[in-house]
Amino acid sequence: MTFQLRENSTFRVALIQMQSGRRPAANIDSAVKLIGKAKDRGAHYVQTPEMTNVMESDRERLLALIAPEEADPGLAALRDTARKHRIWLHIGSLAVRIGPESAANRSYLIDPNGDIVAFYDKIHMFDVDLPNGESHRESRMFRPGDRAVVADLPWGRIGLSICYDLRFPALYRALAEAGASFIAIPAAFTRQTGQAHWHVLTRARAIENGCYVFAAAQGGVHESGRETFGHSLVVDPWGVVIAENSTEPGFVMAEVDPAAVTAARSRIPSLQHGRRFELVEPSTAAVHLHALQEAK
Ligand SMILES: O=C(O)CNC(=O)[C@H](CS)NC(=O)CCC(=O)C(=O)O
Repeated sequence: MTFQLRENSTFRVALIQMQSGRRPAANIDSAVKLIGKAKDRGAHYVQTPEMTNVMESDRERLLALIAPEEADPGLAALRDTARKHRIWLHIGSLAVRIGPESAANRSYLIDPNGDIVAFYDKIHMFDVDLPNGESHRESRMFRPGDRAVVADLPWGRIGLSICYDLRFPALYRALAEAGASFIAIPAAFTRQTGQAHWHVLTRARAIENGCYVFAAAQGGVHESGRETFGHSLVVDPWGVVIAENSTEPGFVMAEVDPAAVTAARSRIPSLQHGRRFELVEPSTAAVHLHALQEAK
């Protein structure tokens, strides 16, 4: 079956906020219930957060809990859910096994038939030591991706990313240049860094690319002991936050108008004004300065 392009019609986006624990079956069950509620409220596109299926920071325990995608019961249940509700379902990410000793942090875009139309492996790994003593070594858990991905929704193109990717603006510029009107940033930001940076960075990505940002988040204190920031957000292409959750599980909805993308980009055509420079390194600068000195 094909889907007619309805580039000019508005649609309803729902962001599912979760507090995923260590048991994949329970997490998927919570996600499926919230997706059903969002559907009842008229959602057409539903996004779940990063690590929808499990939040576990011990590598061995994580590997023991997850399956290859073709055998993952969570992925199968979510595909059924998309088909049952006839919605576009964007699984912000699942931990999936991609080898005997390796896993990917992978998001999936699923169409209303339950078919996977795109997947994306998180590119930038969150390997940090924060001032509060919290430290993360995501690269020990997951093999990073190296492909930026865009996919087509009936209402326009969407660019895929996950969480810490948010801090790498060149990725979003590439997605916008590839025709994205919408950018997905499902996340599990830490409480500390989220408080400091989450709103600024999501709004900046929306403004500088003239895109909607859809960012479903993990929030609250998880079974693993981790604490995440929550505040799932929809940001419009002018940088206005048009839907926002608190720190608790649930969902938020927003009406999204693709025409707002065109309007923002015609007001400020910065996408067309980019890359007009060459870099002047100190050695080159010295040559110019020398010429100036001689001239006086
Ligand atoms: O490990 C898991 O269980 C799930 N994955 C995550 O929570 C990921 C990697 S640790 N979190 C982030 O990327 C947070 C980024 C962030 O907080 C920032 O950029 O400030």
